[in-house]
Amino acid sequence: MAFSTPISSSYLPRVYSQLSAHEATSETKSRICLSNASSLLQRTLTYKAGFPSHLERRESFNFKVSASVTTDVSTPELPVTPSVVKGDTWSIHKFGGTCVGTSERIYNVAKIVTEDNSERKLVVVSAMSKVTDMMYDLIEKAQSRDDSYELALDAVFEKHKATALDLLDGEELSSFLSILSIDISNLKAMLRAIYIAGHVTESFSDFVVGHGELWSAQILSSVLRKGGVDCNWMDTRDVLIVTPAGSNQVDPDYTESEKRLEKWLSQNPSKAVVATGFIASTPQNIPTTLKRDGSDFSAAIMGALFRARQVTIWTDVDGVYSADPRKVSEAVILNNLSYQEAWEMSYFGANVLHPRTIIPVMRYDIPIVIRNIFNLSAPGTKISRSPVNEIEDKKNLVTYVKGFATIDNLALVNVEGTGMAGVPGTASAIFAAVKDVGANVIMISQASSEHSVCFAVPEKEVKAVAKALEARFRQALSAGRLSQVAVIPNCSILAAVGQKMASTPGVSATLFNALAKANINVRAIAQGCSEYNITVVVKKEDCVRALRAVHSRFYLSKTSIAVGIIGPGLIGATLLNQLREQAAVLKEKSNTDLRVMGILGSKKMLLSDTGIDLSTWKEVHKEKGEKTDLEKFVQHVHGNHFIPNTVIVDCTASTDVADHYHDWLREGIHVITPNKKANSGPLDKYLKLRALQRQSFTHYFYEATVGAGLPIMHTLRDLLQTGDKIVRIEGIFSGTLSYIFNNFVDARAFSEVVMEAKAAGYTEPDPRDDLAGTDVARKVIILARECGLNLELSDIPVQSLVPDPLKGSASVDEFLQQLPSFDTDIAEKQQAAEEAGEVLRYVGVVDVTNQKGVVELRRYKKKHPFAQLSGSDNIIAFTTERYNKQPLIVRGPGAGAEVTAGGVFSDLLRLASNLGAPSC
Ligand SMILES: NC(=O)C1=CN([C@@H]2O[C@H](COP(=O)(O)OP(=O)(O)OC[C@H]3O[C@@H](n4cnc5c(N)ncnc54)[C@H](OP(=O)(O)O)[C@@H]3O)[C@@H](O)[C@H]2O)C=CC1
Ligand SMILES: N[C@@H](CC=O)C(=O)O
Ligand code: NA
Repeated sequence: MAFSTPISSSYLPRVYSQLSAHEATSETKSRICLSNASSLLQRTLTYKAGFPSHLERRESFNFKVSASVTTDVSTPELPVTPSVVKGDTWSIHKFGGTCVGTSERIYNVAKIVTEDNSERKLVVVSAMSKVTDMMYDLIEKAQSRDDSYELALDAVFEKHKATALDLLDGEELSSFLSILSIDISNLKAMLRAIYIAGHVTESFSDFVVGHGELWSAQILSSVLRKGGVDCNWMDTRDVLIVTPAGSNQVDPDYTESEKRLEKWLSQNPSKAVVATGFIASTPQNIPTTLKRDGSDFSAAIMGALFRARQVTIWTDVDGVYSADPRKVSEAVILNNLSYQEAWEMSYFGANVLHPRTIIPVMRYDIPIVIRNIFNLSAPGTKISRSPVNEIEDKKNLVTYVKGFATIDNLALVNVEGTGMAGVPGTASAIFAAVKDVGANVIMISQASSEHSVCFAVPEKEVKAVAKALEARFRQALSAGRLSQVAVIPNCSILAAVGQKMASTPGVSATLFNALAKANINVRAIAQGCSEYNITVVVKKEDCVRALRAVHSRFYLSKTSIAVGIIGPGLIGATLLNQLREQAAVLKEKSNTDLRVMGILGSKKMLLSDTGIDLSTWKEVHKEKGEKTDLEKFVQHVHGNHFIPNTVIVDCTASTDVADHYHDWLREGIHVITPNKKANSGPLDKYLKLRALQRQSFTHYFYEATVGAGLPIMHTLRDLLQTGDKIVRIEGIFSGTLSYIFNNFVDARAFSEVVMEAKAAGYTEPDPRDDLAGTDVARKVIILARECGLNLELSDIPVQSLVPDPLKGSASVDEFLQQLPSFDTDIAEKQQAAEEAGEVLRYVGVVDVTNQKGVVELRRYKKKHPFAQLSGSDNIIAFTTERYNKQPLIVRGPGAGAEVTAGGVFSDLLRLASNLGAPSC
């Protein structure tokens, strides 16, 4: 296994120039595609034919020979087992600043160390929290000749004195206080010198800053001794030797460090050692530091030097999460990670370890465990060579992707032109120009057509990069060999990390599928041959949603949908009840999480960041609801939370609300509705809406618009999609009118039966829509358009049952009050039919063959199927090419709260299954 550290941009031109040197001499055309996953831990170049043998090992690169070339940067060899520690079993603990931030916490650390039963223990400590910053501040103040550095130094003294007074007594206390006083007076002298010079050297600064660790190590070791542990403290500057390795990095000199360690241990034998983290010395014995995350690195180096049993990094989180928990609330702690996985995750800002921390322990297969000092019951995350996969036996894709991470504030640069294809040296020239401006290349992608190379750099560096490329390729651009150097700003990277992705077909497909379903556009893709990481570039504003979508798809296998309900009237409220009753079952049985994030009525709305409690929503909406604001509502449901998919369920009968569907679908918001207005409104709007729906991955479902919960749309779509040809659809489409004519018998008053239908919840919010035939006409139009007929509502002749004098009634109440005066008109029609042995039925017809529709009151013989209905039954007969002798008939209750809400609910489940929920 080759050791790798992140490859900085300056390596790229060297890799590419070696390749182009080969290309210039090679007979085979060698460059097809290049790609590096954004972690910079690996770069892969794929060749069409031939392999440049001179690349097998050059300078610091270690190329693997296969169908591809992998470059890793080698680290120095580690020494063989040191004699002094041979046979001893050391365990290493590292405690960061927060772990030793107060007297109480230091005491707690001592307890943890004491309770570790290992034969020998080495404890690496950071400075008490905030002390390192205080020390840097002292230097800053002295350097800028700010006299307050003296007071600031007093504060440092007081902090450590107070801690020692809390924890120590007797000889241990006086000895520490005397050392502390000497250190402080030395520091005073040094800071005075810095003050006078108005300047500080790096070694002076490192010397001053390192005191925080010296004091915390001494205090902890005294506390351990006080508790009966045989313990010494180690100033790691006496042991750990490092050499600068450029760009704020150092390389440990293991051979020299080991020699010094042997000497130190022979002079200071003890069962436990408390060592200072972060600080070290140069080969010339000048104090230095291990730079960023130095204490973790110290612990890892010590782990390697001691061939430790285990290195435990104590921190304030339960372990490594499957994604940033601030962005994905369902992120879970990973019990196990391989070194490579931890490495990749850490690159993407996961709260793991700096990659260089892993290198020393990886060599000797020493596991690192990350644990939470504030939650000892959490087992933490174990990082080792071949982790036992906790979910392996589930045999699903979860096994192969461990976690997800993101990097923001990037820009993509796309260098494009037909003149690039087959021209050796182009990549080398591009990255040489990037290197010249010191920009860091985070990800690279080139399609094998070779017409463009695209790469990501930090946003702040992109201007300089574009300028450098334009200058470098000025001639090619003006000659047209390159068509453009384009910058795509505001991008983010999303990476999926997992060691087993390599050997598993379908991982990328699942990833991209989840992104497509969340309506996320992918701008660029990179995946190295090792496949530890698949990287995609997306727009910054889509990044968190993308992260949630892929996380829930892979890791949780849960389809989470944020639901916004508009119109909590009869149907809306019934749907909310059904959701409440079914939510737990759906979560458990089909891994589907339908979370209602907002409820909006015409006057008030209720919003929640985590999901509305559906057992109390009505009271809370009424009492605590805020003023309705549709835009804010939609933004809230779609934006500010942790669920990747959004659906708006429109349970109003409003045209204004329906007019928003197009915009919502365009924004990636799914729409479900029993409201007929959009599909029966102006034809051009309808066609635009359906065209958008067909083009996008966003869903628009409206089963309950015809026949309420009856599977009418579903049946029709199945017939059409399987290639059947619809000849005619006819039936009783109105639950209200069906109920009325089924019950308008035995000399009952027509108006009385209308009131019953309204009370039963069958009518439209305005029952005149039912009686006037408008509701049926809308259903006829919806079905006709579904069959491909381009009809407007006004194309349908409709026989209204609203008496002419009432057509201008001001309100529903006024209309209902006046209706009884017209009971005799309709009673006469009913009587005439009765006398002929017939019944009245209000029917709708879609005549596909002749491209027209009609809505009217007809008479049917009592034996006719339409005469056999009861309650609010709808009956719809599809005559098709396949069903031409006997029509396909769907019959059942076609109105009412429960069945309609049930139809809407089934659309929600259809959406969930389209978004990846398992079928039941
Ligand atoms: N009843 C049935 O059997 C069937 C009904 N449908 C359809 O279901 C839909 C709902 O019907 P139903 O529940 O009976 O009607 P309701 O009148 O009981 O409920 C309508 C709801 O919509 C709200 N609302 C109206 N306009 C707006 C607006 N502009 N913005 C926000 N909210 C608004 C109302 O709020 P507020 O109360 O504050 O005014 C009310 O909560 C209709 O489209 C109907 O055609 C479909 C099939 C069957
Ligand atoms: N008012 C409608 C309700 C369903 O669309 C009806 O009566 O059918
Ligand atoms: Na239906």
